[in-house]
Amino acid sequence: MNLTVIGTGYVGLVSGACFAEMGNRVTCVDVDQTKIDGLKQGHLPIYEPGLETIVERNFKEGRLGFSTCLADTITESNLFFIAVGTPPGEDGSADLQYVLAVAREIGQLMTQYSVIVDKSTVPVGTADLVHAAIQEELDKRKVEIEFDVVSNPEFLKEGAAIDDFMKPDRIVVGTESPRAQDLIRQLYAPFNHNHERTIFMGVRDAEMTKYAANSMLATKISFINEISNLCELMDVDVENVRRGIGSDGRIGFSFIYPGCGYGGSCFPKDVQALIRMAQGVDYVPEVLLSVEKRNQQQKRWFTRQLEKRFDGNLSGMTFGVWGLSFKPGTDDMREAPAKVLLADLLAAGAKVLAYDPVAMETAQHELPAEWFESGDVTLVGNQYEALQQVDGLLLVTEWKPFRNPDLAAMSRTMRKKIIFDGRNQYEPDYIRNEGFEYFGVGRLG
Ligand SMILES: NC(=O)c1ccc[n+]([C@@H]2O[C@H](COP(=O)([O-])OP(=O)(O)OC[C@H]3O[C@@H](n4cnc5c(N)ncnc54)[C@H](O)[C@@H]3O)[C@@H](O)[C@H]2O)c1
Ligand SMILES: O=c1ccn([C@@H]2O[C@H](COP(=O)(O)OP(=O)(O)O[C@H]3O[C@H](CO)[C@@H](O)[C@H](O)[C@H]3O)[C@@H](O)[C@H]2O)c(=O)[nH]1
Repeated sequence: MNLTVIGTGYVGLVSGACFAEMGNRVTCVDVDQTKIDGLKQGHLPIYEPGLETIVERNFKEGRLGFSTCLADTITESNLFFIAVGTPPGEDGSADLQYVLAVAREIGQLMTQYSVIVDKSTVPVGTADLVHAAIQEELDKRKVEIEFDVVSNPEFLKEGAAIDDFMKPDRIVVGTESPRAQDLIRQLYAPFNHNHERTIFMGVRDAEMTKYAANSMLATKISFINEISNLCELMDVDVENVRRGIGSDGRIGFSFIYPGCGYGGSCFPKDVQALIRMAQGVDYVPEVLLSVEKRNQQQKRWFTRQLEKRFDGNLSGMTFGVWGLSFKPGTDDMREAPAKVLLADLLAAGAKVLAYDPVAMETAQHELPAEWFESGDVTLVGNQYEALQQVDGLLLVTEWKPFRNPDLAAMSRTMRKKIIFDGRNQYEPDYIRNEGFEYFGVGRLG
């Protein structure tokens, strides 16, 4: 099949590459000339394990192409995937300007029956807006062309995106059109080879499914974080509680790891967007409001622990920070807890030596330049360099090389042997036996 994916970010590039890997001819379109030029020369704009190989292979074999111009692909394709960003607007609702701009462009160029698939995460009712925008452009051109707008939300996780896309738990497709359904069924057939994974439903149902899924996962995290805070106050080890409840099949072990809050480009923005959707229909989403509030507070876990340990005075201190990306396996720092931590430390007069295995370049661009110019934040070349004469280690992101560190080497360089473990990676007794003070999330102090 011939298809066009518009938006070449985490979702667009992964989807495009994986569809090409299944034998389709795919053109990935993006307005960002630098991204497209780079991709044509084999440079990926993002870090995503396994993606480079698939992109390289399919590009070489002619199944995957890149362009900044939708007009180039329009005659060959009748299947368009919209995978542009839907960032939060000022009030937290999803900003649809990029989605609707793409819809209008498709309407201006379309020449034959087409299926336009919303892969971006969009509020309930967006398919109608996309439909209207396309129709408006067709009317301006005074042409009559049939088309369908389908909702096909994406559930991939960064850091595991290829696997998630190739072996999805489910493929949600929202459409009322049998013709569009047939086309999408054919496209996804190779992903259903092992067993049927596609769930067809109404367009609005599919749009809501995406927000409900992310909000459910965010709720699990905020719930366990709430329990961890109680554990800290009540002399209970949350890690035992986690194991105790996770073994109940109805609860499960996934997404109940306590920590210093959830980040990324999805959970924070999608919970907020669902809150705005609820408010739009005069409903007060009490659970979602609390999930969001708990997470904002949880991102301050380090700050609270540091203030307690150092009697509220961090001025003149230096801390080593391990991990800047919002989770391991990605260079993405959108809504990363590390950003909140660094801002708090600097506001309190402390300095930071920071290291991340892949997000150093992102950090250089995304953190305020004055933090580096003032010398308050220094990005260093490896994890142990971040521990030279520091008053504590702050583990923010659980990258694998941080999991079993060289404690002897750390002992030699740290001014104060204290570990604040924001992801509960270490066994408190083991760390303490090695002569360190240890603080974990919801762990016995
Ligand atoms: N990142 C994830 O893990 C993930 C997973 C599932 C769903 N989603 C959703 O998918 C959507 C995309 O997310 P992302 O993280 O891939 O975004 P991203 O910011 O990484 O990429 C979006 C891309 O769209 C391009 N773009 C913007 N306007 C354009 C236009 N008019 N024409 C062509 N290209 C245009 C941008 O230049 C950018 O490269 C969002 O709605 C997001 O919520 C993201
Ligand atoms: O038990 C857990 C699990 C995750 N997290 C945090 O939650 C955030 C999000 O993690 P994860 O869900 O693994 O990454 P994302 O790439 O943001 O993926 C989520 O958001 C995507 C975008 O919508 C969806 O497609 C995915 O299904 C959904 O998992 C990260 O900060 C994690 O550290 C926890 O604190 N505890």
